[in-house]
Amino acid sequence: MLLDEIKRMSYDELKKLAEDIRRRITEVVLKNGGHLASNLGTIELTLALYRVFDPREDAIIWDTGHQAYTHKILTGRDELFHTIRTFGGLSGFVTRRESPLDWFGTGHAGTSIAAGLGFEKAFELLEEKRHVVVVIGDGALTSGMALEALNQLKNLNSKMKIILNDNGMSISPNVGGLAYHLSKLRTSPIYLKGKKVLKKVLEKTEIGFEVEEEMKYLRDSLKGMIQGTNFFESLGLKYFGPFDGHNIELLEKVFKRIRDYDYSSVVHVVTKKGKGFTAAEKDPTKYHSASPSGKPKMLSYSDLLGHTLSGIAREDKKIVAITAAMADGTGLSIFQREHPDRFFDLGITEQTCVTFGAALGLHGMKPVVAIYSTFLQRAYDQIIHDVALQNAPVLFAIDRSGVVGEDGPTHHGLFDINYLLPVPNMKIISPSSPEEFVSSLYTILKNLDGPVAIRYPKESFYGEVESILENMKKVDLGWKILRRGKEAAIIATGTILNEVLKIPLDVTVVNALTVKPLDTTVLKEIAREHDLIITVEEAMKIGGFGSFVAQRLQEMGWQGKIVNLGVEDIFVPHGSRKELLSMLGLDSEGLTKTVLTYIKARSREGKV
Ligand SMILES: Cc1ncc(C[n+]2csc(CCOP(=O)(O)OP(=O)(O)O)c2C)c(N)n1
Ligand SMILES: CC(=O)[C@@H](O)[C@H](O)COP(=O)(O)O
Ligand SMILES: [Mg+2]
Repeated sequence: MLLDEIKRMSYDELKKLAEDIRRRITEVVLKNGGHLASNLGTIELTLALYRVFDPREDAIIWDTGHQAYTHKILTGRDELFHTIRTFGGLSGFVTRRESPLDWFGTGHAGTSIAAGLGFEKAFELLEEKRHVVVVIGDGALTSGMALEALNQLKNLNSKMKIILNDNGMSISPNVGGLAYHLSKLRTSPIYLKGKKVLKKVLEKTEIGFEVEEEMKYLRDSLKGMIQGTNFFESLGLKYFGPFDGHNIELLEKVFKRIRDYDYSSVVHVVTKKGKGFTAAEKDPTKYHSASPSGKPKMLSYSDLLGHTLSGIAREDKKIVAITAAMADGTGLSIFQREHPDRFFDLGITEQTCVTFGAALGLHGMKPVVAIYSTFLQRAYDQIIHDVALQNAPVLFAIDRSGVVGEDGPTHHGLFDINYLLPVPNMKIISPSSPEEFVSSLYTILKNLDGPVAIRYPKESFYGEVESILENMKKVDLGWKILRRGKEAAIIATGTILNEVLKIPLDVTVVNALTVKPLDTTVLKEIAREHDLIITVEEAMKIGGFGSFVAQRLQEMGWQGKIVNLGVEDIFVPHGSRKELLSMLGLDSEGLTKTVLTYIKARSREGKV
């Protein structure tokens, strides 16, 4: 395993290996897509870390897990690396399903320190001698979870080693007071002087920090003169750095030095996002989550959100837009450019974003909180307690609903219908086309008088923003019968409707633009005309739209058969959206087969 080999390598060999890995990651990611810039920044850091710590013995936790490609390559997945993010291939994130050396599965930001604390306590109670090391980015550190756990380290007598991988970037430039604090540490002339001192130290000695006097000089000067109060030290942790995160030799010495300290230490490592690939260094946001090269640039629902809100906000000065560190992904950067004073990036703080939105809404503004479906899971209590209970007018723009594709199970937006349905006051809108999406936004924002969620997928399409927006109009937020047939009625919600419309059978098709409230007028009409009703949704089946419809039909005393199609009780793996919809039987072919089976069974019973 490369893990053993790197321990025997000279620094020249290690440097060459780093370059080989860099080339390999770049080639594969440009083909498969993936988190290019973040991974190019962590190569040297990973090599140095694994010279000192060993994931076969020590719990090493990669926060968010999007920057751990070198970890994968070193831990036995070298040969499969070319399959990363493809259906059946390696995951783009850290996952226990893939390797026992992936200590803690990640995908969502900010979990690493809490998980590290848990492992540490387990080791202590089981009397196992292992180190716990966490690698966390400056962006992930802004999340509430990370900060909550950081606040517990001293309390739990932790010895955890936290490697703070600071590149000044979240997906966009990092924001907030902590980002400012880190930038002060990074850019201080004393830090630069400190770097020179370190270089001298390294020239003098094999073990580097053995020379306490210089070390003390460095530490004191950093602590007293630059930082004022050091944030980490004020929480009772020891802070070291900042260090050049691309200098393997230096990092190895630092890691050796802190390895056996019996207190928790933060090693501040400065890296360059996109390191070594000029395009990614210049535009790390674009290359944070790169699409495969050669893929034509199409329009997305996120782009439409940005353009639609921007347009409406020109007239309606009450509209404000909020993102949790996803300005680009959600399309809000388009809004930000035109209305910077009404745009808020609060870092990776989904909970804060929702509560911030609630208060804005309660005082007469029209907040649009744009968060990916999977990340909004973080803010469930805030949705209930701060928004819905107070009937606060907040529009949740829930991006990446349904199957997202290559990011896989940590990122699929398959739970939103299910977690929002039981919340009183909440309306849920699930458009089936770009045109319906923009018109729904327009209609909702005209009269936002309580919580509304609009969910839409990670789908691209050909089209012109201008022509879609030209046709934006007030719409009826209800259901529409699109087609009439005899054998069954299919009620579909969201863009999965487009698969349903391809079913070549004699069926009624209903477009359920609203998930909640149900359109009982149309439902009653369908129930009168049909004995077999099938619901289709790109969401978890248990507790979803279909169950909601079934419950209402039962309450109405309807005697027919209802079938709910959606995602069964599994975590959906990664792969292209097309492959996954086919695997789930939710593409037109799968749906046709299933619908036909039920029609035949019903006619055997002599019912249709
Ligand atoms: C809870 C949550 N919110 C948002 C995201 C989306 N996201 C993934 S990586 C990232 C930026 C992380 O920045 P940092 O930790 O500094 O890592 P870098 O990519 O800069 O190395 C964000 C916002 C996420 N994964 N989890
Ligand atoms: C690691 C992470 O959570 C994000 O980078 C996410 O992968 C972005 O997804 P999109 O590429 O769909 O914006
Ligand atoms: Mg960062």
